[in-house]
Amino acid sequence: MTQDDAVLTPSPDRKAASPAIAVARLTKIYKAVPAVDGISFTIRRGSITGLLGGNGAGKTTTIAMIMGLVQPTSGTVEVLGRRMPDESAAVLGRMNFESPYVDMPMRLTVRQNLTIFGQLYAVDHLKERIAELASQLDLTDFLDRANGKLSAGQKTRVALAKALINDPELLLLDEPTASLDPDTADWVRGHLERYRERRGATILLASHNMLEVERLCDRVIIMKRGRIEDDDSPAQIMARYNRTTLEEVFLDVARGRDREAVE
Ligand SMILES: Nc1ncnc2c1ncn2[C@@H]1O[C@H](COP(=O)(O)OP(=O)(O)OP(=O)(O)O)[C@@H](O)[C@H]1O
Repeated sequence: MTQDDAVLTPSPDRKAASPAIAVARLTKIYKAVPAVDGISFTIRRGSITGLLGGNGAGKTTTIAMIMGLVQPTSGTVEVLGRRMPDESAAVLGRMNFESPYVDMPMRLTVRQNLTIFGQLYAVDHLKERIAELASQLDLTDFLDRANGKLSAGQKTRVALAKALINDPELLLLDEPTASLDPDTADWVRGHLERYRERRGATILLASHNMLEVERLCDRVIIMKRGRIEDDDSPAQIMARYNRTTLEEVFLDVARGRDREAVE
């Protein structure tokens, strides 16, 4: 190999050093309306980032493009050093996704659902993995109940178990604690923090719960009408808007009060 080849060919080490997610000038246009409008950001491995924004801001579309489920109109997405969606086969097994709004088959039991997803990810020792997750997420009592007969909160915990089945390096979460009571939601947040610490995992979460974002996230990306309105640590963003909570910042952004106006 010549010196030039060595520079041009990404080595496994260079892939390992790449960010968890790199998005450049990413755009998705639905019938002439931009859902995502030229956004760029990189997310470092091992971080927890919150994706905020009002209804229709473009969060879910962004996550879907990161997953390789939606083809961008233009721009690029790289996940763990691989271009999405073209190279998704190389990384899908190392990532996972949870949204309480995506239902699993209702007639199958929780155990059957987790078994199917575990098999899709070729999880080793799947029975033991399901038992471990059931114990961690308090699912043991209803493992053999049909998914359709669970409460909303129980379904959310099952969805989280599904998202963790392959011990993912990258976890994409769309409102992970929606419909959970405050106690269970708090417990799930603790579980996610411990998971990140233990696994060194990267988490990107879309959330409307500002306290959740303040607690979990070291960085916040605020979207509005498909664009990035702000991108920084929660503390820096609150300082910039002269606010003491992210809730107040969110309202400022949603109601069009910019930083200067609130200073
Ligand atoms: N498949 C689709 N076809 C047409 N328009 C779409 C489609 N998916 C999303 N959109 C539009 O794109 C915009 C962004 O939607 P998206 O679901 O990404 O927003 P969001 O920030 O996740 O909102 P929410 O907080 O309500 O979930 C919205 O105007 C939405 O109506």
